[in-house]
Amino acid sequence: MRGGPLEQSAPMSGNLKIETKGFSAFYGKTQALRNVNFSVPEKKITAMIGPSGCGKSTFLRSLNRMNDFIPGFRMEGSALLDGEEIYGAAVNPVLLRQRVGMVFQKPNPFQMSIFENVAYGLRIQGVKSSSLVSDIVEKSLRAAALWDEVKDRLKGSAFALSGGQQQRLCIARALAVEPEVILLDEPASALDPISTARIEELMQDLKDRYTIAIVTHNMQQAARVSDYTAFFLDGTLVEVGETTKIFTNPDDSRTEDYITGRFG
Ligand SMILES: Nc1ncnc2c1ncn2[C@@H]1O[C@H](COP(=O)(O)OP(=O)(O)OP(=O)(O)O)[C@@H](O)[C@H]1O
Repeated sequence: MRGGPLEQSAPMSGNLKIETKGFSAFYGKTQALRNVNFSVPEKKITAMIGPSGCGKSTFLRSLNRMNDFIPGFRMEGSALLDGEEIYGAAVNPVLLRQRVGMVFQKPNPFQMSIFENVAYGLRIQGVKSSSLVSDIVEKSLRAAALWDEVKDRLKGSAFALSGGQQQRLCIARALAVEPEVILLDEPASALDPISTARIEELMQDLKDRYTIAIVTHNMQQAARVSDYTAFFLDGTLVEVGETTKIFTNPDDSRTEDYITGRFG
């Protein structure tokens, strides 16, 4: 490895929403992340790329403690949201996940109506006012660019939607609880090109209001949608910087080899 751990961090403009310092992650004896120092700038899109098994998803899932559900998972180091320890003893992971929402690779709507899928988080929060719930459901579906397609079938099953619509529904469900950060784990990899384009457009619409971090296998997608790109390899963060720089003039030869298709 070149340099000390702090050299992984690149200067990023604007406020930093999430920062990790010396962050390592383990599944039992397997170390999935090594000493990662990384910043996610506020209200920008940050993409994470790298070959299969390099730790991208582990890193993403560490940011809202989704890995807590995996037996044997443990972390070392520090991960901060607005300067506060994500893994602090006083942190309630349920509240954390409302602030840091997540959308998965495969659309995972619940077996309930379109309306109730989006209202789900509000019901859990105990929001009783039906007019408030309706307003937030509509607002969230509009923000997820799905309202016009579903407004006449809100009581219909979420499973009757297409894959791309289901994924936008999952984004609406994440938005309904007003997160500050949205983590997207290969959100378009199961979708056709038109649905993928809609998700990419949607990300551009959302970035004015939300901090977005996306894991993608698709380098063209990373280049199209993100402001910053991070390249992971073997559990380490090799390089992070402005997307245009990473794709045109990376500092590290391993980044160059990966983006030019020499491996991965
Ligand atoms: N639940 C788990 N239990 C044990 N090991 C795991 C688990 N999830 C991931 N790993 C291991 O951690 C390492 C990083 O995996 P991770 O899924 O984060 O990589 P990735 O870059 O997202 O890969 P991919 O692009 O294939 O999804 C790999 O060695 C993987 O085998």
